[in-house]
Amino acid sequence: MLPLKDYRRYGRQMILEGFGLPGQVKLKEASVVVVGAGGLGCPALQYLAASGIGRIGVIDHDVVELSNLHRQILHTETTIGTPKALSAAKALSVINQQLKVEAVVQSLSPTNATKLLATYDVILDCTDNAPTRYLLSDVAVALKKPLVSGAAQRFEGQLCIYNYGENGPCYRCLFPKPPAQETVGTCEETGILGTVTGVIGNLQALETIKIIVGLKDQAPSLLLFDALRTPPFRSIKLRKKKPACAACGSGEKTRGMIDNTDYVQFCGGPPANWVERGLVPGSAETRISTKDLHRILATEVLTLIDVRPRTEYGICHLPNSLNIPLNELVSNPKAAMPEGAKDIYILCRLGNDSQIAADALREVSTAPVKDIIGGLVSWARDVDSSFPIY
Ligand SMILES: Nc1ncnc2c1ncn2[C@@H]1O[C@H](COP(=O)(O)OP(=O)(O)OP(=O)(O)O)[C@@H](O)[C@H]1O
Repeated sequence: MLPLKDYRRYGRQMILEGFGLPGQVKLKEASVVVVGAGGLGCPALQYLAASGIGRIGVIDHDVVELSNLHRQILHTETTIGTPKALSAAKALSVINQQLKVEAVVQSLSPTNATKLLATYDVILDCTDNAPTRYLLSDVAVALKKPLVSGAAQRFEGQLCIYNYGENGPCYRCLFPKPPAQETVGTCEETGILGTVTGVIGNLQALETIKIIVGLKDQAPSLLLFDALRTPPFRSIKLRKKKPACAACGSGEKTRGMIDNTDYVQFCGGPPANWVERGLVPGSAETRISTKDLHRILATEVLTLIDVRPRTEYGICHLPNSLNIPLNELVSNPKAAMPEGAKDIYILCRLGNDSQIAADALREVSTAPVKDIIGGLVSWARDVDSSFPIY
């Protein structure tokens, strides 16, 4: 049934009750696809490859960056600048030469998703944005495949298996409407402890293996992880799928829904870092670039407020800037107003929070308030490349 050396290689898991030779053969014959070769995708892929799964697809459009390496453990200093799908595929074939790896350097979209995912048995959502989560869920429903979904931010993570078994709910059953834009953020904005993505990505691999081998029960649940709590895990029982769900309640119509949905718009419009990407031009009266700020700082006295959290300000900040974290400023803008401020300039990391802060201060300030486009990341890119923003 298996080559002799596989008995030695996988023997420690094959002797497990309920696993056995049939379990290992099922893994060998199985195929899984991991969308996102980032913080969650890397540990998930690493364990899946080692477990003896026969075929693994890796889909990611992005390239490896230095700031990925603390958590995206398949990538290395030598693969910086390489597409993540290729970097991951190379690392996986070193882990297991028997594995068939298929790397796709593309962004998953409504036009390519069904085709790219159709030939795999299990789909893993290791991405970091709401539009892709809804898209993956809808495609999993249309293709009738289980979706092992992970999420992680700061010290916390979540794990849920959608569309599994007879009546398992899909992502839309739980979240018919996307969360408000301002309540979600990427790891780039909120921070992430590398080992937290390790925990969740590893659990995604574990649940995938259980599904393939036939060890997974059918009771739907949502696992919540908070590294700073004791105990760190909590599990919430979920209801079965909703008959009124727009995706899994609509049977064969889900395919049509994928073609006709603008997932980005459904999730509230442009991506969170839209200012950075220059998608929304600012008005010259209320917003200035970092280059202009640099020029003004050389000749004028102004009030520069940095609204990042204290920890981030403590890592690096511009000289003479005041730190008033966004939540403090927004909860009481009057109290936050520096005395005698004439011209107020607001700065944050990427240029999003500074706009919220500037709006709040304008309500109480007689002095002009401007926010700085692109924040300190733009400062490091366009003004001072030695500024240590990460
Ligand atoms: N639609 C998509 N198609 C393919 N890959 C996607 C899609 N959406 C997100 N991803 C990938 O999912 C991965 C998520 O990884 P992670 O959450 O660690 O964030 P990151 O983008 O690598 O890092 P950071 O937020 O720090 O810049 C990324 O590599 C990203 O390119």
